[in-house]
Amino acid sequence: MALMRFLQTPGLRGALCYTGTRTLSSGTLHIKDPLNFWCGGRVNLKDVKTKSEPVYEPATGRVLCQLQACGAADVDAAIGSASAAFKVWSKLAGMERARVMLEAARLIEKRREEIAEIEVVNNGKSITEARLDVDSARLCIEYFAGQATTLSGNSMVFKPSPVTPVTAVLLAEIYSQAGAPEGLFNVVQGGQETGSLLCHHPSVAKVSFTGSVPTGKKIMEMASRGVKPVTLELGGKSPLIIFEDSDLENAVRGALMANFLSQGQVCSNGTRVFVQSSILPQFLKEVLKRTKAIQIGDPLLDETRMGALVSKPHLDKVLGYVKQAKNEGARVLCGGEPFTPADPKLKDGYYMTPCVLDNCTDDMTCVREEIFGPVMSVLSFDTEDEVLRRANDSALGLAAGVFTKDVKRAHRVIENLQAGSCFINNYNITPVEVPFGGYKASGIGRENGQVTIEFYSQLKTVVVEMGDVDSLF
Ligand SMILES: NC(=O)C1=CN([C@@H]2O[C@H](COP(=O)(O)OP(=O)(O)OC[C@H]3O[C@@H](n4cnc5c(N)ncnc54)[C@H](O)[C@@H]3O)[C@@H](O)[C@H]2O)C=CC1
Repeated sequence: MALMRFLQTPGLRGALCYTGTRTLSSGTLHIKDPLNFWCGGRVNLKDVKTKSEPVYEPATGRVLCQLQACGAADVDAAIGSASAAFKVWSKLAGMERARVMLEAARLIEKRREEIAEIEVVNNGKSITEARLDVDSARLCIEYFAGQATTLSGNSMVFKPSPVTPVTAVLLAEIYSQAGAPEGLFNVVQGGQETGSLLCHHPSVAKVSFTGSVPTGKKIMEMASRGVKPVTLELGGKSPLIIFEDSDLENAVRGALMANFLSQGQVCSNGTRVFVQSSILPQFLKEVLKRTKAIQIGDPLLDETRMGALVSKPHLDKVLGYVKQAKNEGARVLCGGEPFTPADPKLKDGYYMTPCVLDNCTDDMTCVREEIFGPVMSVLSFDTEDEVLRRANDSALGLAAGVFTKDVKRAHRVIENLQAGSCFINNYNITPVEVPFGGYKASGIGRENGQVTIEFYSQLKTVVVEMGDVDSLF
């Protein structure tokens, strides 16, 4: 099930006025507990053959813990634990399952600040956004708890990214405390080898993957060998179209929300911003003013709006994209440089200034490829037909947005955009009730909303004869 899908507007308002007590500060957390979880508890790997890899705190560049990848025996144990739990969980009455889920949601709410802080330490995003992520997780569990009486149950083995392994284990603990059967939600850590062990395992009935398109293709190939269904939530290069009749203030706000949340590391971001040429100068002026004012720094501080990128290699990759954009003729209007916050403990963190690129053309690398960083590419257009053609000229189709006051045009444009999640006069609004997922190479299947259940269930047809068999023979 989709565990965390971002952004509820009411949540945003709630998070902005938080007044609780901070328990952590950047540079202080050390993770010692094991990060694998099956059979109802954290597991220390016994038969360790692989070298451990450091996990970093993006805000400071400091090592947070060492990560040991699960091998075949560990993956086997975790899947065995899930198989045992399935037998118990799927036999529980819907109301009993709903009760466990609602208790898990309550525990998440109770530990909101602690979970959000640990997520910030591991991920680098601002605490304001992390609180919203925790709220999203809670809302998702509450929503599906409401549906539990009409559903059968699955158990799950989850492998987080090796860059951000920490908070998934908290969720596993919470399910356990909430009364879930041992093994309902298990966590195995590791990179591509552990991932491929999961995909190939004969007891895994369904593979759900969130990540990049190239990895998604490999996952699909591996799953195909076992004829397993896949859900793929992959990358995007989504268009955001701003017409001259739009409310400029809201269009500018939308463009910033579409590009700079989570340091630009959001799959659905509208990174190709098409602006009608008549309003381009005004639009750029406003966007620049606000982008330059974004407060970058310690992600655990409430006033910070942009934290650190998730890893040093990723920061270098994003900065490389900006350099390439310049070489290909784009103009850097602001940002795109490494940034060192004033606080000395943050000097080795992975920060950069948010970047706005102008003079972009459709063939440039920054316009064609997903950057997954705080880089907005602005393109100018003249007519509706032209912008539709250009917006759809992409192998990806995750999301799309349009700003206009003309409601007919808004619907006409959205109808013709090849994207799974579309927004009119806003962007990146994804409540749990609404399905989320991509067209084209952006993925297969949907997360959230009732329809998701179909992607995680088998249909069984049972024919019962109450009379005699009508035989031709
Ligand atoms: N559509 C959606 O809902 C979302 C999509 N994404 C996409 O995710 C990407 C960024 O995430 P990354 O973690 O950098 O992606 P990634 O594709 O590099 O890695 C994702 C996961 O796949 C695992 N993996 C890598 N190679 C594998 C292999 N050969 N076999 C099995 N597992 C393997 C990694 O360990 C990691 O856990 C972006 O493209 C972004 O758009 C991110 C968030 C949401």
